[in-house]
Parts: sequence; C-alpha cells; structure tokens
Amino acid sequence: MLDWKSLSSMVASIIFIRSLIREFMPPEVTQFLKLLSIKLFSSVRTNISILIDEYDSNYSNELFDSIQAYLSAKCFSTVQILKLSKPKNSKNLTFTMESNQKVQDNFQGIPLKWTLCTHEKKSSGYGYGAGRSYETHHFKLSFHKKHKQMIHSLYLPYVIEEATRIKFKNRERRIYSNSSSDEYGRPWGKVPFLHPSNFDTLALDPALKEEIKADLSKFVSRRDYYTRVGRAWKRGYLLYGPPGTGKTSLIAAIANYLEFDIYDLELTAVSSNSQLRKLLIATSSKSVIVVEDVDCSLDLSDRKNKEKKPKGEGEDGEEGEEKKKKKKNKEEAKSTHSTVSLSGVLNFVDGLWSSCVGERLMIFTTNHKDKLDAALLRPGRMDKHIYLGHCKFQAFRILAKNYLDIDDHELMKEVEEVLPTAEMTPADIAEIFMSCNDDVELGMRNALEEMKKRAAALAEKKMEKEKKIEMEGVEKEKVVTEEDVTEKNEEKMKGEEKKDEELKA
Ligand SMILES: Nc1ncnc2c1ncn2[C@@H]1O[C@H](COP(=O)(O)OP(=O)(O)OP(=O)(O)O)[C@@H](O)[C@H]1O
Repeated sequence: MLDWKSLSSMVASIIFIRSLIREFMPPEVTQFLKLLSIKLFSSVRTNISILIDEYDSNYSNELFDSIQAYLSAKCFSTVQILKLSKPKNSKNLTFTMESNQKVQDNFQGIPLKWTLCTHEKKSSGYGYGAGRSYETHHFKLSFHKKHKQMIHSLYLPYVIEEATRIKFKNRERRIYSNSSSDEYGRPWGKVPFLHPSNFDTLALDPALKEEIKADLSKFVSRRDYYTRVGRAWKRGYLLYGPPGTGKTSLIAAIANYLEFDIYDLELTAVSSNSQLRKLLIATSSKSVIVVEDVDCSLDLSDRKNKEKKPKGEGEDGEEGEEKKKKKKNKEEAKSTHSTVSLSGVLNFVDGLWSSCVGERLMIFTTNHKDKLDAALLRPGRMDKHIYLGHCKFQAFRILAKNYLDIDDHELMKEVEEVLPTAEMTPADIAEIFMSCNDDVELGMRNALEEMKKRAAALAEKKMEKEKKIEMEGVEKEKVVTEEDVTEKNEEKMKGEEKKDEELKA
C-alpha cells in the first residue's frame, strides 16, 4: 500500500523530473513527446468534442448563433437555470443557457451533449482598450467518436436548418417598398405597417381558398425538387379582376400564411433594368415580391393591344378616388420616366437575377388581363392565374361574420337570390357593413337594398342593350329590304329596255 510519505516523495520526483526536462530537453523533443501522449490518450478515449467559438477572427460566428437558436428550443425542458430575453426584430421571447450548463440531445438514437463554456481573453492590438480582458463563449459538442462522420454530414446540417427555421419563425414579418425612401440609402425602405388580412377573414370561395393554400404549401416544401430540376425556387401568381375584389387583401393573406416578408415593387420608380436587378438581389429569401397594377406600371402590352384604344374610366365599376389617382400617376410615370423594358421584367420573372437562394413568390395584379403581353402570361412566368370576381354568397357570409359577427340572418335567403345579379364587389359590401357601426339589422338591410338597386339598374341596362341590338337588327333588315327593292326595280327596268330595243330592231 502507498502511504502518504512515499506518495509525496513520488510527486516531488515527478516535479523534479519535469523541471529537468523543461530545462535541458530541446523544444522539438518536448513537442514530439506532447503529440505522442495526445495520440496515446486519444486511442483510449472514446468521446470526442467539437468546439464552436462565439467569434471567428473578431467576427461573430454565424454557426454559434445558429446553435444558440437551436438549443434555445431544447434547453427549456432540460436546463435548470435559463436566461430569458427578447432579441431585436424577434416577436417571441428566447431562452438561452447559462455558462457551464449542459443540454442532452438525441439524433437518430445517438446521445449528444452540448455545453456552453465561458473563458476569458485579452484584447489584442494597440490603443484604447488593448490588453483588457473580456469574456467569450464557445459551445462544446461531445459524442462517441464512432459517430464522427454522421455528426459532420447529417447532424450539424440538421442543426443549422432547424435554427434557420426557428429564427425565421421568431422573426417579425416586414413590408418593404422601393418607392419609400430609406435614410441609409438601402434599395428597399421599410413600410411601417402590416396588412392584417388572412385566409380566415378573406371573403373568397372556400374551394379557391383551399386550392391556393395547397398550392402554396406544396411550393414551399419543394426545395429539393427545384434544385433537382435546376430551376430557381420561385412561383408566379397573376391576380386579376375588377377593383375592390380583394387582390391586395389576398396578397397580404398569402404573406401572413407563409410568414413571408413582402416587397412591394413600384416599377415606375425603377429607372433601369440594372436597377431592377439590384433591387431583386437585395430581397431576402422567403419573400413575396409584388407588382400591383402591372398594366399601369409599364407598357407591357403587345403590338396588337397597343393599337386598341384605352378603355373608358369606370368601366369596371366605381374605383376609389385614391386608387384612381394612384393609377393616373402610374400612367404618367410610365410615359415620362420608366425605362424598364418588357425583357427586363421577363428576366426578373424568369429568375435570371436569382443568384440568391431561398424561395420567392412573385405576384402581379391587374384589372385588365387582356392588356398584358402573352409572353408574360405563359406558365413558368405566371404559374397560376387567379380570377377574383364579384362577391358570391359564400363570400358574403364571410364578410357578414367578419363585420357583423353573424353566422345567419333572416335576410340571408333574399341575399342569396339577389346577389348574383347585383355585381357587387366585396369592397362594396365591406363599405356598407362598416358604415353601420355594428348595427346588424341596419347592415343587412342596407346591403340588401343596395343589391336590389344595383340588380335593377343592371337589368335595365341589359334591357336597353337588347333593345338597341334589336333596333339595329330592324334597321339592318330595312336597309336590306330597300336594297332588294332597288335591285328588283333595276332588273325590271333593264328587262323593259331590252324589250324596247328588240321591238325597235
Ligand atoms: N375578398 C375580400 N375579402 C375581404 N375583404 C375584402 C375583399 N375584397 C375587398 N375587401 C375589402 O375591400 C378593401 C379593398 O380591397 P382590395 O384593395 O384588396 O381590392 P383590390 O382587388 O386589390 O382592388 P384594386 O384592383 O383597386 O387594387 C379591402 O381593404 C377590404 O377591406
């Protein structure tokens, strides 16, 4: 047995030999012995560790941030002391670990251990603050060495992907516009409000709603597919229909559904194709890029349509004064400034600019689909054409629920009968409901009255039109009959002249 006396003399001898080695052994030999001992120990050690520093040559290490985000979701259930914070631009509270806390993870049955370690460092360089000590952190991931390859090729990419998903989920959604100025000279200015519309509040045929949601879900889940077929991960929607049928509301609902940012692209404020390209490169992944009233933004019509006269105002029903003004401004800008060409826009839709990764949904809106160039409309550019028309009964019920908080009403039956003939937009109905200050009876009565008025006006207009066509028909017939008579008379006269000549002869 080893007693205290012999133990202390053994320690003293080790210290003596160590100092002798340090003193007399050449540094190369010391280094060699060190490496040898590491090798010997590592061959018997079963666990290995990976360290991820908070800073990578003075720059913050993105991987460290990702791991922090990944573990914030895990540590709540396993760690005893947690830090709670609300990071900037995040809508949720975030938990983080304290120093030296450990989190157990499990990946495909492999146990893994994460530890947050803290250590002190001295700042290098000269001048103010040089030589000061500060705290930095690193994450230590420990696991059995036989899983090394798997951790590298599967687990770490999985952690990064999960962290991106968590970060994105926590992030506040934003709306940007290229026409609102940015004090920092960035291409996109932030718009300070979010549109509250979502698929529940949207007055739309339920089947169409489900179809759009399914299409969106399929699109965002097909990253591998787009990579495999070598195409930019983007999809184009064209929303068309009369004003006030919910095109803008649908865009907001889509962005809220996907939790994507919105980039409202005002083409008339873009001075060249190269500026357009720059703007698009500056968009983030998971975004909806919107070009509203594309027929007014650019001269995108083909030659055939250019020859057509512009349609008269008010053709699609009453437009809000504000929207009319906006469209007029766009028309003016189109004729004076814009130099973005159709090919520039087509390149953008084709995704040629897309050196950026991540999914992007492009949505164009128009009140006049017939004015658009066929090249812009073809699949691959506009993958889905969605017509938003006048309000139907199902949509009316949704509006009644939203604005008046009713599921049913005694006037509903009548509404169902009159509505299809009234050609009212959801905006018209929303306006009536809003003006009656939560008074259900008044709201329903006013809506039905307006429907009847419009239906009667339309019926009268239709009758007048039919009468006009009928009259035109009668006029035509009259002309034809008169022509017939003249023709017959002429023939008769010719016949008589011939007879006279024969008699003379
Ligand atoms: N389908 C709808 N569901 C719910 N609300 C709607 C719908 N359509 C219109 N509204 C209401 O009418 C207002 C105007 O609608 P919106 O701006 O979405 O129409 P739009 O089709 O984009 O019109 P425009 O073609 O003139 O741009 C919205 O703020 C909303 O309150």
